Amino acid sequence: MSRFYVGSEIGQLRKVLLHRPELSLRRLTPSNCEDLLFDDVLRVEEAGKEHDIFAQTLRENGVEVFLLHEVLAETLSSPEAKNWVLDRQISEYRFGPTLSVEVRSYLNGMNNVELASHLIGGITVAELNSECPSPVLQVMRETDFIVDPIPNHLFTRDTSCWIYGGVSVNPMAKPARKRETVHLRAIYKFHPLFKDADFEVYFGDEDRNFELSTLEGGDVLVIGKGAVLIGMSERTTPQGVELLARNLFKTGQANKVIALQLPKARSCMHLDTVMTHMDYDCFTVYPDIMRDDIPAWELTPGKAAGEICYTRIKDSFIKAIARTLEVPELRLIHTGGDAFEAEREQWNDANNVLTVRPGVVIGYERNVYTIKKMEAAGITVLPIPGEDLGRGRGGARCMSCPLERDDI
Ligand SMILES: NC(=O)NCCC[C@H](N)C(=O)O
Repeated sequence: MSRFYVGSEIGQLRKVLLHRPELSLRRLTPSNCEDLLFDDVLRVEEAGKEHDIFAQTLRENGVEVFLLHEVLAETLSSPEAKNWVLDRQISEYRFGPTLSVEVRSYLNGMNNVELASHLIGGITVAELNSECPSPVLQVMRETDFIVDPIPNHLFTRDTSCWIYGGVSVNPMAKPARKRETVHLRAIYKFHPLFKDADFEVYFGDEDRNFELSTLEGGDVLVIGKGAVLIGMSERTTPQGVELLARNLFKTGQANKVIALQLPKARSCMHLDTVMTHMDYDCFTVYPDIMRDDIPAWELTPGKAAGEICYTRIKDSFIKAIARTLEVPELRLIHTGGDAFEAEREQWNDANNVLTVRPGVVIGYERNVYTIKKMEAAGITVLPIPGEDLGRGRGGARCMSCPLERDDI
């Protein structure tokens, strides 16, 4: 049986889930890209080639790569899984009773590969090509989306995140990303790889409105030694952190959460856009945001079942991480160049590198100033192109969901 376990941020990476750019990205236009959380439209062929280089770099470094579109299509080959997904994605409350029947029957007519493509890539009025009398349809144009594309599936890091022996299937903060979670819930419930595997599901696997309890995997760093570092950012709320922590402690999978207060801004939408772990004692940070004095708390299990103890960190979160990792102090590699270069490179995900084993990271080659500093500190950087991939504001860490990684 397959093993799913993520013991750290930097131990040897063994299995990872990626998503190759596809139909949903072809449907990004200047008029819809902002709502879909992209800053620009991109050349999808080029982005695909860049992504292939990313996947190949991982394979060359001993990592087994799973692709979301394939895994979702395989999941949908179970009639039970297909119904489960369609019940949630094609509800009467989204489409109205008449159109929901029509859309569901259209999707039911597809094979599993096409179905996965359209669940992710969306459906236009022209594609549905229906005479259905639904009032919803009457007021739409041929190019309007009946089912919206969900291009941010590219960032597999955020929708679900593995933490030691379990996974959180995350209630996403932004409407444009909420439907992604249904796909991940289905995959972990029904796909043969996961169905009989032994792991915990900590949070998010419920049909409910999570209201203010949102959490995204880009904010979660499994720093090792039973600890988890979580950013309370534009996307992750204290409520989400508490609910996750309660189950991490209840299941005995983690014994400490360090929670950091981050600004609520797109440039640092997740913790991993301003800080990632590269070696035992070494992190890359964007110093403008990751200042020593940002408010931070330690959450630990209380004595009573379900109780959480909160301690405000008095010195600094940097020192708290060093204590947790049992190293004398952290080496911090700042985003490179002068203030202008650093801000430009942070925006282009210079800090968002993916560590494949201690001291070896994958990052966008364009971030030359930061790479130079990392290399001077003894980090090996495996460069990948990101001229098009980077336009959704995510780097190698954002575009990968580790399924298996060694402890440190
Ligand atoms: N962990 C990350 O920072 N993920 C990048 C997500 C980018 C995506 N366009 C978003 O806005 O959600």
